Parts: sequence; structure tokens; C-alpha cells
Amino acid sequence: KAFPSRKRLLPSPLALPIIGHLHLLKPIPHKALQRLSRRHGPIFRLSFGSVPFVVTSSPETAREFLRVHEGSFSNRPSTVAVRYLTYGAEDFSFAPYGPFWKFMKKLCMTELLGTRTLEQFFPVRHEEVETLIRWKSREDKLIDIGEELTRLASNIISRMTMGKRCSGTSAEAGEVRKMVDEVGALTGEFNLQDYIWFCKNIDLQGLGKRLRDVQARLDAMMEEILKEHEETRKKQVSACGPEATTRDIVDILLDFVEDERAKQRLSREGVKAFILEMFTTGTGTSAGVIQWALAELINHPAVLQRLQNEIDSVVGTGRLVEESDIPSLPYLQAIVKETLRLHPSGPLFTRESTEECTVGGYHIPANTRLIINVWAIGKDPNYWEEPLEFRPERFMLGEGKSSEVDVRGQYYQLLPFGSGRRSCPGVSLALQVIQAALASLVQCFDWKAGTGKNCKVDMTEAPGITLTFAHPFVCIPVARDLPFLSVYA
Ligand code: HEM
Repeated sequence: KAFPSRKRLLPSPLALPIIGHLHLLKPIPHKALQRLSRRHGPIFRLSFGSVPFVVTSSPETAREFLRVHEGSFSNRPSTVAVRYLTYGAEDFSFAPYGPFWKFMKKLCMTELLGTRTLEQFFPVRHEEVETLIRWKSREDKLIDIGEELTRLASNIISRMTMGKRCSGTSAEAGEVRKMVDEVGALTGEFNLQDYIWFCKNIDLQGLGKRLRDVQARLDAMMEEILKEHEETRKKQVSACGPEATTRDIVDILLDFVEDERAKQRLSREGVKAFILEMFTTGTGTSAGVIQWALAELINHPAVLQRLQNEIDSVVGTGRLVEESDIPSLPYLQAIVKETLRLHPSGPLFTRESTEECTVGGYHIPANTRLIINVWAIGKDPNYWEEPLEFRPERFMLGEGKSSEVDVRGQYYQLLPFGSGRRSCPGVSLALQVIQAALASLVQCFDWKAGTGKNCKVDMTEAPGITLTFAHPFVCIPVARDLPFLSVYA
């Protein structure tokens, strides 16, 4: 009679020797996993090589994992690449749930990414958005909007973390961005060492060598950045004390390296790992959402027109829209939610269990890796009418009010930022950047996908684990007739 339900085996497709189910993930893993969930149900088991995974694509099961069994699933699985690049998990995203992670989480919420820091850096974000819209001279020319938006997001993160842009002026900061791209490519590559047991210690693909090389260059550069900050801090202390307004995130972190009496101290490696993490988690993600939103707006001119009307009526035609206008722009908020539903930057996120538990009647052993298919959850027909349609109105309650369903992890049918204690600490920053940049682009320009009549943006997704366009997204901004735009010409 003991635990009959715990003996139920999770459904699983037929596996191949050695590779398990890896062949089933092609070409686009989140789509392949959605198809498998239609056949095997809301929760099923896969093996990637010799590593077991549980996959869910349903809001109810996601809730069970992330809320009911949050305590069991509070770790994140690591990979060879992550271990190389994070000094053996001295970072935050991959730190096991425990005192160090708790300390970093508190620091993120109160200082690094908290309200005060976000307010302090409002002028930085506004200036970068102003730089973004200086396109008047390039009217009627196709532009690579992805490039512009990546620059915007990287410059914001760069100025917040180390006090300088990472494009244009400083060679060092520009190097950071290049290396972050390299890191993104390396961590996105499938590494046999992570999944095939007999390859564990053999670097067949040569990835280990490339990782060691990038890590050494990154470390040297981060060390430079830290030294520069330490020098400036010494000078400030010997002059009149550090000025609160000029402190960036490296400064806040260095306080915890230098303060010998602090309860929890940070290592220099911890600081370097966190800076890299800010770039890897915070730039491509936000830039990607703005691109997908703009592409949807170009393909849905009536939605674009309604958003322009909303902005014009709230902001007027005499100034650029600002972050403080966002609460009065419910349709803008609805468009961003709808974009995150259809095109979440992280279509899949992972966790790992530390204890056994029972989910959906199935026994899940400790040390099981979990994949939450955020992309599929946002398209679950039990929650979303016509799930594949771009319809921001679904997030409006009428009378110009937005629906209470938000993206911060309380509604399990919409999880672009995850949920619970390990959910994304950058959600507020990301939403401010995405909403303000999108609003400015739409306020200042009309948008065309090309020179032909009724040109549409091709929304096909590229193969791989990140959500990117299969074909380069280029478009034409045409400046609107607004008096204040002459300032930005
Ligand atoms: C559109 C933008 C973004 C999206 C869609 C996004 C999405 C996510 C998701 C799905 C997770 C995993 C959540 C979970 O396990 O429940 C995550 C974690 C994380 N994100 Fe974001 N993110 C974005 C922007 C940012 C920004 C701007 C930052 C910081 C600058 C950031 C920093 C992090 C960190 C540090 C974690 C790990 C948290 C932990 O393990 O405790 N993200 N993000």
C-alpha cells in the first residue's frame, strides 16, 4: 500500500542509445518540446545524453514546481561553460540556494537593481533613449534595428555597472561588449561534456580551450575595471568622500569586498562574475523584446496607430515620452505583455531539485533537472483565446485600464521572468527600458518593413535556444511631424 502514486513512471518518448532524446530537440528546442508535450502530456521525462530532465509546458504543473515545491526546485543546473566563466559559481544566477545566494538576492533587491538605484540611473536611461532616436537624418533608409537596440541596452547596463558606455567612447568598455557576445555564443553551444558521460573529461569540440581563452581575457579586463574603480575611490576618500550620485554598481559591490566587518563579504571574483552576469542576462533579453514588439507593430498597423494616439494624447507633441508617463499608458503596457507572451526572450528556463517530491502524481527524485517551457505556456489554448494572434487588447479591461495579469510571476500562464524566489531580479529595470524605448520609437517615427507596399516583417524564429529572428530584421523609420524632434536632428 505504500506510496502507489509515487511509483508512477513519467511518460517519455523512445530514447536512442548514448544521446537519449537529444535528437528530438531540433531545430528549435521550445517548439520541439511543445510538440512532445502534446503527445506525452503536461509533464514528461527526457534524457539529454545520460542526464535526466523533467519538462513542463502547462501553467498548472509550472505552479506545482515553482510554488508548491519551490523549496525543492530552488537551484539552477550548471554547465562546463558556466563553471569556467563564473569562477566556479561565484556568481548569483548559478549559485546554489544558500547564504551566498540569499545575500546577493537581498543586495540586488535593495541596492543593485532596487528602486533607489533605478531612480538614480533614470537620466542615464533617458539619455540613451535620446541617442537612440537621433535618426532623423537617416530617414527612409533601411536600418538594422537590432544593432541599435543592442547598443542601447548594453550602454545602459554598462553605464549602470561601471560608469561608462560600451560603444563609441571607451575601447575597454567596447571590448567588454565584444567579449559578452563571445560568451553568449560559447554558452549557447551544445557541449558534449555536459551530457555524454564518457566525454565528461574529453574536450572533443575544443570548447574548453576557447572558454579558457575567453575567461583569461575577460578576467584581465574585469581586473582593469576594478583597479580603475579602486583608484578613483581612494582619490575620492582622500578628497571629500565618495559622492552618492557617482557611485555605480561596481562601487556598491566593492564596498562588500573592502569592508572587513561586513557579515557577508564578496570576493573580487564574485564582483567580476556579477558584472559579466549583468551583461549576459540584461542586454540581449531587453533588446530582443523591443525588436519583437516593433516587428509586431509594423505587421499590425492598427495597433501601432492606437499606441501613437495613446502617447500623443498623454504626452502631447511638445516633448519626448518619459518613464514617468508609463503608468498612464495602459495600451503600451498591454503591448509589452503581449510581446512577452508570444516572444519571451528566455523561451525555456531551468531549475534543479535538491529533494524528492511528487508532482502531478509522479515521483520526482532529488537532483532532477527541470525545464519550464515559458514559450509554450504563453500559448496554452486553455488560457489564451486564439493564442497565436498578436492581440494586446486581451490585456485591457476596457475604459483604458490594463488587466491585472502581469509578468512578474504571479500568473502561471505568463512566466517570461520566471516565478518565485529565483525569478528574474532585473524585471523592473527590463520593463522600464523596454517600455520607454518602445514608446519613444513609436512616438517619434512611423515604421515600414521595406520599400514595397504592405511589406511585412518575417517573424520566423532562428534555430537555437534563444529567441532571435531567422532573417535580419531591418526596417525604415520615418520621422513624424513633431516640433520637438528638431532638437534630436
Ligand atoms: C526582457 C528581459 C529579461 C527577461 C525576459 C528575463 C528572464 C529571466 C528568466 C526567465 C529568469 C529565470 C527565472 C526563474 O528561474 O524563475 C531570469 C533570471 C535572472 N535574470 Fe533575467 N530577464 C530579463 C532581464 C534581466 C535583466 C535586465 C537583468 C539584470 C540586469 C537580469 C538578471 C537576471 C538574473 C541575475 C537572474 C538569475 C536570478 C537567480 O538565479 O536568482 N535579467 N531572467
